Amino acid sequence: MHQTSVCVISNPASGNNRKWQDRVAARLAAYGFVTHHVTRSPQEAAALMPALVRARPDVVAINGGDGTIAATLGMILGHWPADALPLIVVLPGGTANMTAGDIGVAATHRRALRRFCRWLDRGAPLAGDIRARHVMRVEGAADGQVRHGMFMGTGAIMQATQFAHSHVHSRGLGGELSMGMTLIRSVWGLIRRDPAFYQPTRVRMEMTGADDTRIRRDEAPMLILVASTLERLFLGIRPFWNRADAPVGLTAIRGGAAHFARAFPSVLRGRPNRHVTPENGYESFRAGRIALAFEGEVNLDGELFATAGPDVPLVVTAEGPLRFLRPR
Ligand SMILES: Nc1ncnc2c1ncn2[C@@H]1O[C@H](COP(=O)(O)OP(=O)(O)OP(=O)(O)O)[C@@H](O)[C@H]1O
Repeated sequence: MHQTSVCVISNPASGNNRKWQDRVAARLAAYGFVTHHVTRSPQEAAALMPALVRARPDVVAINGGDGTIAATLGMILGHWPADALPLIVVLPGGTANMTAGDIGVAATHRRALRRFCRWLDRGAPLAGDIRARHVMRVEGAADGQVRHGMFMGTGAIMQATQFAHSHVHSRGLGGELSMGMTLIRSVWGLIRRDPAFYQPTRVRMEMTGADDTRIRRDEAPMLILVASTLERLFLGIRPFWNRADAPVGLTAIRGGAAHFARAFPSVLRGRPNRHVTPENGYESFRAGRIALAFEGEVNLDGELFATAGPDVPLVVTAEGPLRFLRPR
């Protein structure tokens, strides 16, 4: 029987890993078919790729936060032949761990490691719950860097991020609980139009949707913009209700959107009620390419960066898909 080969890439600086790194390394060292690479920077991970491609492991497990997972997936897509991509396993080694909530082994690091080791004990079978997801490639940032991500947000997402950094993560809270607390506080601020949370940004949008359809929206004040290749964000939130056949979901809520308090809960569930209409300021799209022209900041899987201004759109395209294994 073919012995599955598994490569684990750990970012020791990601939230949960800072506590567990030694224990993880000791556990993984017990398996002869597992190679464990601890990368201290994206550059170290990138330098590892050529040798990894040559070794052709069946599975690459990424043990890190959302930023590490997306960056490493981008490297894998950039180095591996498209027809021989490895299966991916995601371990929630970070702080927020939104990606792991959708396609990872488990929501908590401890449970994920236990399940992962049980799967290794069984010889790492390649069958099971496998989910395909694309990875977003994001170009057009002020610093000229190309980035990869699975969740991107702007508008009120930036005010929510600031709140999370100063009031939630600073208290040592992470995971779905921290995102839930941030969400509740932000929605309260948005309902009351508290300027600390309610700051629409003017955005122009152009997309290529399913069957190459072109979608355009003139510059308008946007309250919330979220784009993702994940299906579920956290706590069961799935704010994408367009079912067209294209890899990236984009939901846009305009500044001044009507009946916000009654509409928003149904937006979060991805089951729009009668208030959630384009006329009222709520739209959900699916696209293969999205260009967003605006001046401001973006949160991509927890990393913040500035756009290059209203004349240079931020361009999101999709790479992949990759297949994610969730051992039971
Ligand atoms: N393969 C890698 N190895 C080491 N560092 C990496 C790798 N990929 C990305 N990074 C760096 O890791 C940082 C992001 O950390 P990460 O998102 O994993 O942790 P976190 O902030 O604790 O978690 P979360 O995003 O879940 O809240 C960024 O500075 C990024 O440049």
